[in-house]
Order: sequence, then C-alpha cells, then structure tokens
Amino acid sequence: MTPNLDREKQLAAQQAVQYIQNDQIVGLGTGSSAVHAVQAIGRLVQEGLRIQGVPTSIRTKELAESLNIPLLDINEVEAIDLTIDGADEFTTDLMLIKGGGGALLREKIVASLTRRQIIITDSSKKVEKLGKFKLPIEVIPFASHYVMNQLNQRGGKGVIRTSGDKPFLTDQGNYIVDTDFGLIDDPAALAHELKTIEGLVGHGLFINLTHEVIMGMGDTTQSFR
Ligand SMILES: O=C[C@H](O)[C@H](O)[C@H](O)COP(=O)(O)O
Repeated sequence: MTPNLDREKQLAAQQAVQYIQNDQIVGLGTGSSAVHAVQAIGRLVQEGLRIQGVPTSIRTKELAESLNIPLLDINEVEAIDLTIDGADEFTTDLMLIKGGGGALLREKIVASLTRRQIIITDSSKKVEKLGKFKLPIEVIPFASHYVMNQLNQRGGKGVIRTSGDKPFLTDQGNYIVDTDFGLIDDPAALAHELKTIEGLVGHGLFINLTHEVIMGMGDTTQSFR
C-alpha cells in the first residue's frame, strides 16, 4: 500500500510539538512538514501556550502571523530553545539535505542558534547515503556562472532552479543551484569544501545540527537520535 506521506508528516509534527514548553523560544521551520508543526503550535497558542517563534522564511512568518503566534526577530535572540523543521533527506546518523523549498540559508542560521533541533519527516526521506536529492546551493546571482563552474570542477552538475520562466529567488534575493554530486561519500568534507567557493552563500548539507529526527511511518512514528 502506498504510504500517506502527508499523514506521516502530520504525525511527526504532532509528536515534535509535545517537546515545547511555556516561555520557550521556538524556531519555526519551512516546508510542508513544518507547516503541520506551525499549525499545531498555533492551536496550542490559542489554548494558552506561551512561546515566541522565530520563523525560517517569509512564508512561515506569514503563516505564523495568521495563527497569532507571537514572533521575535532573530536579531533579538541569543539562543533558540527548540526548532522544528523538515528535511529532504536524512541518514540515521542525523545528517541532512535541506533546501527543497529554498529556505536553507535562514534555516541553517536558525539551526545554528538552536539548542535542540528536531527534524520531522515522512518515511520517504530516510536514505543510506545522501545525494539522490540534488543538493540545493544558494549563490548570489552575480556569481552564479563562476560558482557553477567551481561546482563542476568538484564533480557537481548544477542547474539554476526556476519558477515559471524566471530564476527562483530566495528570501535573500539569491539563486538556488540544484546540484547533482551523485551519492555523497563524505558529506562533512563536501560541506567544508563548498564553503571555500566565493559567491556561494549557503548549502543544504546539515551536519552536526540535528538532535533528533522524528519520522512518520504509516500510523506511527519512529525516532532517530
Ligand atoms: O527549504 C525548505 C526546507 O529545507 C524544507 O524543510 C525541506 O525542503 C523539506 O520540505 P518538506 O517538508 O515540504 O518535504
């Protein structure tokens, strides 16, 4: 039977929001899984939960505002207690590819400030090795040709993401280059190497940033720590 992936995301979200406590600062992720978490947080706030949220994208900010979740500007916070976000791929040793929705840069900044990062996914996201999902890489438009050549020299075939007939623009006004490295043997080494390329402002490899993945699976959930 084909799994109901949206239901699995929802189950994972419902489990993750149980970690939230009063007076916490909570990072609000981006994407279809994170939407379930933000909606669940909205319901809890309506029932009296006191938290302040830090959104990882403009669209999450708008959703949170529509649900009356109190928000903080990231530049007003020193640390975030807990963040709930999605992923495009994860391994059981908690490495991720993120950025399918183009929000990877803000998501990584929020994750870097976060004490407990919880990733919620459906059962299609678990992989042995990262890399089937093309790695989203954020580049400043001025550098896109240069960066793509540099990626090519490192074995990565990149394509600029489009929206209609125009390049997709991130919340920072940058491009996303979806890059095929094949299956990635050493994600930490690649992450390190990518950061040496001028004009490349972020990439979707999340290493050592995640504390737990909660994966929906059928009618239940499974946790990886
Ligand atoms: O840029 C988007 C984010 O990294 C998402 O968390 C990721 O793409 C997973 O999205 P979804 O929950 O829709 O599968």
